[in-house]
Amino acid sequence: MTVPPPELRPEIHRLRREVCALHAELVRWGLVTWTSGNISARVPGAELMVIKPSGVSYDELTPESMVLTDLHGRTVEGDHAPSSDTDAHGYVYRAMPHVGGVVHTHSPYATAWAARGEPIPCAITAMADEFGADIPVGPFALIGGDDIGKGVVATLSGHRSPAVLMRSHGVFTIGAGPKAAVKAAVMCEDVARTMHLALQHGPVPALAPEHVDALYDRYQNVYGQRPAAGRTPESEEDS
Ligand SMILES: O=C(CO)[C@@H](O)[C@H](O)COP(=O)(O)O
Repeated sequence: MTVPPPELRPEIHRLRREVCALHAELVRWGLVTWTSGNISARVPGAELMVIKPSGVSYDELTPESMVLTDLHGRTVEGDHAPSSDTDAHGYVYRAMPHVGGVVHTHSPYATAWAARGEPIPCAITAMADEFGADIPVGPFALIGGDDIGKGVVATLSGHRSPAVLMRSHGVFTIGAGPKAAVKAAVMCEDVARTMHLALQHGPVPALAPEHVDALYDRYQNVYGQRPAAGRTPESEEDS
């Protein structure tokens, strides 16, 4: 078992609070039903992650109930069994060093696209901004081992989209940190709903590739508040 070094204690404590609090965002944005989604965060500088306990109601989650595991899903600290998707999250962290947060939901519109096995076409500016492409479909995989993680990594490697629709299952998103992965999950459901509504009335034209590129570049590099004097890149990275 990996014993976290004492110098990581403050960061683990902070991540327990952050991951716990972010689960309320899944509820707030209507992305989960009962206990059907989970969030994790990598512990920077260690082969560890903080993840939700399995099957515990969102309103009963506490920072202390978050589970610290290694990146193979083995519990390091915690009184609860970790999420059913722990192996999948760990596989993503092992394969994608730039990822610091992973989210899984069964948000209804996006999961309807996953049930059809159909990518969400990039046809609105909000999609180009956040995803820079169609939101892709990943393979079906049984819940438990790391097959879901393999599907997430295979689909998102080299892809701009931080979201994948795992076939017949639901959404997995990645981010530099857990807040960015939650944002991608919120935006994924939003564009899934909009595209669903648009398609009720006939075909929807895709955006031109050059427009997708321009929109993605602006949103990723210009939009919002940029680091400035007195604000460090670290304070910006998870927004
Ligand atoms: O997709 C599934 C099961 O269908 C899981 O992701 C659960 O919906 C959430 O599991 P826990 O994180 O509570 O174990």
